[in-house]
Amino acid sequence: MTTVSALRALRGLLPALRPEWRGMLWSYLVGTVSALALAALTVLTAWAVGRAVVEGEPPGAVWWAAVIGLVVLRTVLTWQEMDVSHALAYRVLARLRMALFDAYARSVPGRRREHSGRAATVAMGDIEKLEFFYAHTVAQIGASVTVFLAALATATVLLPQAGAVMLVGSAAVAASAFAWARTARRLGEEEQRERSALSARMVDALGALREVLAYGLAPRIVAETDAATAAAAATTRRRELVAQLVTALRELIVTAVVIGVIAVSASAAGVLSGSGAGAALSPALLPALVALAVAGVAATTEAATTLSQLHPLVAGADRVAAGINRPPVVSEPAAARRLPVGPLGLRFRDVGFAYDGREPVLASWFAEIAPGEHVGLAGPSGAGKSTAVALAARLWDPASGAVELVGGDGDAVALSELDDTDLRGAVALVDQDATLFHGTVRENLLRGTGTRPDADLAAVLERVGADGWIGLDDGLGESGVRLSGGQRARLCLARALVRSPRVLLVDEVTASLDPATERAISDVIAGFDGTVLIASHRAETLARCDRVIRIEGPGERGGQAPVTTRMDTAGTSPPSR
Ligand SMILES: Nc1ncnc2c1ncn2[C@@H]1O[C@H](COP(=O)(O)OP(=O)(O)OP(=O)(O)O)[C@@H](O)[C@H]1O
Repeated sequence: MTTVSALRALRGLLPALRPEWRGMLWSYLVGTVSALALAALTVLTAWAVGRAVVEGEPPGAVWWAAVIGLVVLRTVLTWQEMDVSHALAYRVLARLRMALFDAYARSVPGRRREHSGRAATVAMGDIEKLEFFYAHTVAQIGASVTVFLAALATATVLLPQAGAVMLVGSAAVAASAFAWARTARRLGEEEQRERSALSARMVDALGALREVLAYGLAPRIVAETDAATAAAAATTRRRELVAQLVTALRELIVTAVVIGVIAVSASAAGVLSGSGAGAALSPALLPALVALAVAGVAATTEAATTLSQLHPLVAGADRVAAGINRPPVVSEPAAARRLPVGPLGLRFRDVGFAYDGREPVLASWFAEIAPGEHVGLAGPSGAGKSTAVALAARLWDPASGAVELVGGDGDAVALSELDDTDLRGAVALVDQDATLFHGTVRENLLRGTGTRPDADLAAVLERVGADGWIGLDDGLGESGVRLSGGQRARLCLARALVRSPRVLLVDEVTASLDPATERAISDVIAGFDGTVLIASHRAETLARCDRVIRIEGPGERGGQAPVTTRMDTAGTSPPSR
């Protein structure tokens, strides 16, 4: 992979970081001025030495003032540089994390619960490496390039031939850095493979120690391990040797540049030709010119080495860019409509839906839940109950038809026409998995609701029967792992109720609960003063509803595209809540 393609991959993330352009520019400016100050100090010192030796003149007050000024500037900027780049790193990290989270939240994998903890860990690791790149490395490369150009321009003004020597030297240094990078990568990978194989062999042998001893394999394993160690050490030596050769080559090039600058200066002054004509450069300036050339070549070395080491970042940048650019499955309306006031009903109007590339789950499906009605959703496994609930929570949009919220006066608004905040304020979902967040009970209850007095939160805990075993300040551990399924379900229900929704969607939350907990949870749902749609297999849960809508299972559809007509919604149970 070339450096160009590496840069292209890294450039792909810039749109997500556009709001940070001022910080990046500032970080570049601070780094560049600091690097230029250092180069200027070196050149000024060399100039003063040249002048003192050749012309016998010590540096004057202006020189001292300039040097002291540069030292102070450099000190301040070094301290600033740390501050600026750390603050930028923090913001870059946050931006990339948020962009990735946002993309996942709006795209298919998040809604399918497809992203595993492992994928999330890889993505977060990638983002941390990229954070360093954007916050530190970009500015460093920019500063090196600027120092090189400034040194080249100054050297060319002083003596064009010296500028040419510096240009050739820099090109040679950059070429050697790129050539070495490929070899280094290959040897590094080889070394890594050999060391991993060695570790795996040791772990295997230790894991099977009884067999190793019983079969008398110990001497063989020691011999094999010795051979593998020697092979890994030989690769390490080869890599170190190449590194030393490259360093030696770089020093040789720098020496050649120094000699070249002296030679062209002497030639310009006519020393080499013996003509003594055209003293183009005062000998007092020679040390300054040499210092300039060395500073320029050093800056090239730094930039080329960093650029040639970008490859490990590229795969990460590609992964993060692919994550950030996932297409959303729901989009915000251009002009959002307002929600009807008062109690809300729910209508699935001729809804068609299929998970991508699969058989339709719902086709022209109609169901209506009146404001304040409690309706159960029944049907065999795979019929589409969870899908219907997910559509009502707008985790997906239907492919055809619409899911609507209907006001008491019949005024209907499709979920896709609503502002997301309005929708989330009106409709709450208690999901099958009953997932809680890391943090305290209070933090979980307040997710997405702003602030509420503790007394209100405590009242909701009491309502779901959780007040006896948990308090608002208690921590839940990661995803509420310290709780039983029933306890998690109660807290998830409490979290939904705290939002005071007008429509409560419940997906199979009682599925794996004991009868007593199921009853307790069903009691709370039955007492909810609003519209309820609850998907469940449990007869007792469904019996508490005003009405039950049944969705046919795939086996009941006779291989046809599943169509549920208005008639299907008529199957009811007597209200018993
Ligand atoms: N994220 C998804 N991606 C692809 N197919 C899915 C997805 N979720 C569900 N399905 C498929 O859609 C169909 C309906 O699934 P759904 O979960 O809605 O049924 P259900 O009635 O709730 O089933 P259960 O009672 O077992 O929870 C099934 O065939 C299922 O395999």
